[in-house]
Amino acid sequence: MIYTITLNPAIDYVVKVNSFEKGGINRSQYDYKEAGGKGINVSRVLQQFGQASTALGFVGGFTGKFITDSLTEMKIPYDFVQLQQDTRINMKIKTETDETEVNGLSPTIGEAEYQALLAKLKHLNEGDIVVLAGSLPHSLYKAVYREMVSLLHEQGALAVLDTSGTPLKEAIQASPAFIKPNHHELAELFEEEVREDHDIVRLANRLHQENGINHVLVSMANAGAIYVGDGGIFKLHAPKGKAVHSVGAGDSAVAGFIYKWNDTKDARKAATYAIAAGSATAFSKTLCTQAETDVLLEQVEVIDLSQR
Ligand SMILES: Nc1ncnc2c1ncn2[C@@H]1O[C@H](COP(=O)(O)OP(=O)(O)OP(=O)(O)O)[C@@H](O)[C@H]1O
Ligand SMILES: O=P(O)(O)OC[C@@]1(O)O[C@H](CO)[C@@H](O)[C@@H]1O
Repeated sequence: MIYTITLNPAIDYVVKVNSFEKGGINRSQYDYKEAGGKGINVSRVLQQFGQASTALGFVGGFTGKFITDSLTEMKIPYDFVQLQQDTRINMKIKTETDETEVNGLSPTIGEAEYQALLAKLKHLNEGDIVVLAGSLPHSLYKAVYREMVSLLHEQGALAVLDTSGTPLKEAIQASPAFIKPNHHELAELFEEEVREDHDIVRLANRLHQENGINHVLVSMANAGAIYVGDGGIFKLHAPKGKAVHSVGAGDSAVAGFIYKWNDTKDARKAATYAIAAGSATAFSKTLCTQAETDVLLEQVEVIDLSQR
């Protein structure tokens, strides 16, 4: 069974304006609200691929109800811990040329609520895949992902991680099976500048060799991604197209990787599907469908870097 954990979900309030005037009154051309947060997005894309998953994490208040209602409508199972405070709202302001994000403050998670989530994880076991994704609510300590990855591994479940900053630095000590930092997050992790592909390969290889992470997929937006792991070392060029809405492209890549990996246990196929899914999301108004992903699959160019 696949589970996603979103400790800090959000309603994504997407607003399209003609041009954004700082300090002025901006009126939207169109806007819409979606159940968001990285783990929830992974569940949504997996659902598009016909792959069931259960969404876990914390939700609260009227915003939390919006999220559970949306998931019910999408037929995505969930088992959240309920909070007193409201789930945050993240605003994504789009113009023709750029995207500005204002992500809301997280609600407070108490110790009892955190323990209630851990109790749910204790039921997971051998063969389960668990995706831990997104930022941490401010009230949780920075090592919670590390603690969760260790717990999951003790139970024989496979942990997938997509986060950044100190939570990532902590959690890689527990050797998650798959991580998907983007190149900025990789640079921040090692406190190094990442300019060339060989910088990425070297740092991703350290994560693979020294931290025992089986699969490291470093995404680079329109430049695609570099994969280093059990399946070798290769660069994946992203399909070309017009970026319409790139929020969730990274989550779609995570979902694409897990979906194909689960089916084939072939890292190259999984990474290729990941890039097609990420690009399909970037090219559409919301998260990708399977048909949109499949159309792009042949356009992902894979170049072997292991001999260089
Ligand atoms: N402009 C784009 N054109 C083509 N593909 C894109 C574009 N932006 C993103 N992608 C695809 O999505 C994948 C993930 O994108 P990115 O590296 O931006 O992830 P991310 O930083 O985690 O994104 P986010 O936080 O917005 O979800 C890329 O590897 C690529 O395949
Ligand atoms: O603040 P975080 O947890 O880092 O990211 C949250 C978020 O930006 O990530 C998703 C896109 O990846 C959105 O649905 C959501 O609003």
